[in-house]
Amino acid sequence: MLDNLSSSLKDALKKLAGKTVVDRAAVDDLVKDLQRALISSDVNVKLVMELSKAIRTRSLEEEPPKGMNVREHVLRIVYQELVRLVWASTEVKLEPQTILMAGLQGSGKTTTTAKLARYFQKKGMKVGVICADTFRPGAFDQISTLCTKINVPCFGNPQEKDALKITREGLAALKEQELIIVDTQGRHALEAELIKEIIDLNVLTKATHRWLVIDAALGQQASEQAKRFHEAIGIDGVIITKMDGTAKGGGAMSAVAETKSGIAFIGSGETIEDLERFDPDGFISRLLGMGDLKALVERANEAINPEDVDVNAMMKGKFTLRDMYKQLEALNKMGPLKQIMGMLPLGNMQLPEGVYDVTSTKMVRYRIIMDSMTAAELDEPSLINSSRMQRIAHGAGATPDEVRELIKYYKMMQRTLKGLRGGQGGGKFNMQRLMKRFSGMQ
Ligand SMILES: Nc1nc2c(ncn2[C@@H]2O[C@H](COP(=O)(O)OP(=O)(O)OP(=O)(O)O)[C@@H](O)[C@H]2O)c(=O)[nH]1
Repeated sequence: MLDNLSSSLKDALKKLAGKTVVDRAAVDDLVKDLQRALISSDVNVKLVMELSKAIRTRSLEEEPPKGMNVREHVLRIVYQELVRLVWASTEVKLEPQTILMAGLQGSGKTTTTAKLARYFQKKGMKVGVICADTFRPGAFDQISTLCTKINVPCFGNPQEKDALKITREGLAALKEQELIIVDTQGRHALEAELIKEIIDLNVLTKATHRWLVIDAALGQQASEQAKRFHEAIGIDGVIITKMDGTAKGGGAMSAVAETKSGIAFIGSGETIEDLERFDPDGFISRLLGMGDLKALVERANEAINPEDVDVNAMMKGKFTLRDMYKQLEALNKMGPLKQIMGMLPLGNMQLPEGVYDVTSTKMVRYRIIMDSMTAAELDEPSLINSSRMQRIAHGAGATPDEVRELIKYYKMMQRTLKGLRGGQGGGKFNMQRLMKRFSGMQ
């Protein structure tokens, strides 16, 4: 699958290895390689352009998370953007529902219907299947044989040509079942009649989900199919079949983007058990031919733990030296302070230059000095008069000037926060959102 993608991406990433800053030329090269690989893997051109724009902008504008080199930074962005593309909220709930299956003939729709029945049955649900495929001779036999094997009731009538009639009767016959899956007719192409029928079936069944079954081997036509079905009934999930084969899968990715849905399941073989819930991490890692991507992303997230920052304390006015240290520590993990402050809605408010001046070496010094303070001093820094300052400096092996500097910094931060609280900057300050944005995981 997407073989080209994996090898050309690796080559492109090699160009970034050893670099200390993300340079435009290297990112452009990478994006070009990526575009070529995606397009030759049948991913829709428009989609490729959107994807590459996002990767280019983020790679150049976002600061690499602490401890992550340039190559990892860019790779993480490529990964996140690809995951974002295929992984929308295709939640699969174990509650009463009706699922309408859409897809062209040969996509694997009938087989997948049975696989889904099995999947939900194994989860403890009472499942029933309706065969509304009145077009393909043998469709009913095929699905009812599969259903018999797993002991799932299957309603259909090979003599009846009216799919709506069958479905209406089926819904009544299977009313004891909690979950009903309706297999619809496929045909070879998107005919107006097929579309009309599925619209009517959607209305009749009041389907909870409308899942589109797409063969992993399908190329550029996947986009078109997805678009038509989506316009007709609003596809809210895609199932890619035959992922066990050698297919590229790029077409299916385009289908997902077209329906703005996500991949719900993956078919990975011919037996009824061969259906897997889609795992975006595994999928993209396989797609790119690199195994450690999830770990990479997790590493970045670990560095940024919103819990570390007590937004409430910060905004409510209680801001002690301890709080300051915690904030600094958390912010420092996120990248240069200046950049973070630049993202705050400060409006025209000028921040003192010194706010940005806390390096990690200084933080270590601050920590040592703070360790020499009493609990009362940490909570109430205004207690620190000059004799206390002498004592603290002595205990920390620092000069009184260093202690003074720390207190000065604390006061400056406190004033800055008061300014923020006063709303001088306008707009809402949301640290969590800011952090999320910074970690690129919106
Ligand atoms: N290897 C493999 N084969 C699959 C998978 N899913 C379906 N198939 C095979 O694909 C072929 C077509 O599947 P069907 O379910 O009959 O096709 P369909 O889309 O329902 O066709 P219509 O009922 O005419 O719409 C069958 O031979 C299936 O066994 C899969 O995940 N892996």
